[in-house]
Amino acid sequence: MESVLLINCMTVAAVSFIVIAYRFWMVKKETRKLPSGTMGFPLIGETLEFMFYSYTTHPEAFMTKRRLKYGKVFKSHLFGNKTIVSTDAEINKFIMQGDMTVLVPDYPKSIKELMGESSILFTHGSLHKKVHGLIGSFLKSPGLKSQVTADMQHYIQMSMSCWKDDQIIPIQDASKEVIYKILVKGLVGMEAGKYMDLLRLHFHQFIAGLVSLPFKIPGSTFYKSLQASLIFQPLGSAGCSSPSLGIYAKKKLVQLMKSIIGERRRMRKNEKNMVPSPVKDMIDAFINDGSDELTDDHVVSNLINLMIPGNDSVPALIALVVKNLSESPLALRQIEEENMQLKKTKTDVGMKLVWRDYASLSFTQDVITESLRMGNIVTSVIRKAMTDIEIKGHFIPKGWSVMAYIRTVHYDDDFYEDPYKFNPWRWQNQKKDMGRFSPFGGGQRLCPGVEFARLEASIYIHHLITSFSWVAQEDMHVSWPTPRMRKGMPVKIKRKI
Ligand code: HEM
Repeated sequence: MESVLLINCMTVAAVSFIVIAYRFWMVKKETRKLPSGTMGFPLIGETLEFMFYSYTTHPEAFMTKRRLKYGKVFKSHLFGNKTIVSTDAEINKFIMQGDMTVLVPDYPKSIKELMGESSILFTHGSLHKKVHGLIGSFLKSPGLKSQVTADMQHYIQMSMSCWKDDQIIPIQDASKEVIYKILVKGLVGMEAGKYMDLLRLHFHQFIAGLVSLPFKIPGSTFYKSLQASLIFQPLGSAGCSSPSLGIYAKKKLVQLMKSIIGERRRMRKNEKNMVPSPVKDMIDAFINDGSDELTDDHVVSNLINLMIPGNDSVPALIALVVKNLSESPLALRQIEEENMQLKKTKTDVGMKLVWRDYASLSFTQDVITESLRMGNIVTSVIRKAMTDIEIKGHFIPKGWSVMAYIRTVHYDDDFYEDPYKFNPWRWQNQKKDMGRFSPFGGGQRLCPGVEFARLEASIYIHHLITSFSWVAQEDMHVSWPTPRMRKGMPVKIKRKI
């Protein structure tokens, strides 16, 4: 009896020792060179405070508070993940350019669940390289730029021809109408019509849910978005016993996309010994790849994924430009002169503007660049450390998230004099260093839509500025749930004679 008791005591003591030693070692390991910071409340960490600031006009205040206390790199707990936050230009550059097998994309679970594993955001290695390359070359192709320029001019004229003097126009929403049509045509070759409208209806909830917290509470934004996203799965696997009419309609849309893809594949097969027809849209670009690596499901999923950044980001940029110009009469006058000059030399003598004309508007481009710096349509990029790493003396344990917070760098007075002042002239003959200026990210995941987005914004701004003067109504820029002007950037317009 005594020996049993002794063995028990010894076992308990040994296990306790191992547990204590292990915990001590773990704590020691994790705190070895971990940046300072606080992890907030259990489970939710500092997420609520982060979100609170994201609803304000100064979301970077969350970072500023900690940066002052702990330095440019600190630890936190955000969206369910232990996170190292960097507001340091050099470290951000390293995170964006670093080894893609060590630092892989990491988004809140809610986003992963909604977008699906086959999204370009979650693919790595050779498949990512292929998809990124195909998207990038198509979006940069002169053929697409010419098509976008011609179509945008047409749609903008249609839209603006209805505007009446003294009418209040929410520029963000008005431009979204145009951008959406351009995008869907560019991606799937679909002209405006009921399917386009139907797809749009569901996107509203879908996008709102992308950045919401992963609470699957019926009625919550995330839950509704998840319901909407079920249509992106192959038919029959949605796992929804009584899909709503909307979900059913969206399934039809995916079906339609698949039938377009099928038709294109058949066409390409028939063209085997003929000169292939030119690439018309993103579907063509994907299926012309010639390999079997990209299945129809891959193509559909990536097309829909492309609609998400394509749909919201450019209207947000246009609205930011309008806001900034409204607050800077000098810049407004200069951009007006530049665009009027172009109009006079080309349109007024019956010549059509081509995409290179818009790219040649140097002050307009500087206004867009400065609006990107201040607006920060994407505030951060997030990666996950696949192994223990050290960056500039900061230890990042395996499994932790790493957030490169871009916005704070864009407002860093070490790099930008008077950073809260809209000053497009600062970009004249100025080289754009990737760590200090990265509204489109960088490295292998650099936004493939960078030129496309700038072109669309330039075209819209040209037509707005050369046809109308305006008085801006009060509005504010917010970053949550999507970056946008809260009221859609309303302006009271007057047609120029
Ligand atoms: C003002 C407009 C835009 C901004 C500020 C922007 C910003 C960004 C940023 C910062 C990233 C990098 C994310 C990361 O590193 O994890 C990114 C990626 C991406 N963007 Fe954009 N974007 C814009 C417009 C567009 C447009 C118009 C499209 C397509 C039509 C697009 C398609 C993509 C895609 C597919 C990726 C993922 C790239 C990858 O993971 O390899 N973006 N964007």
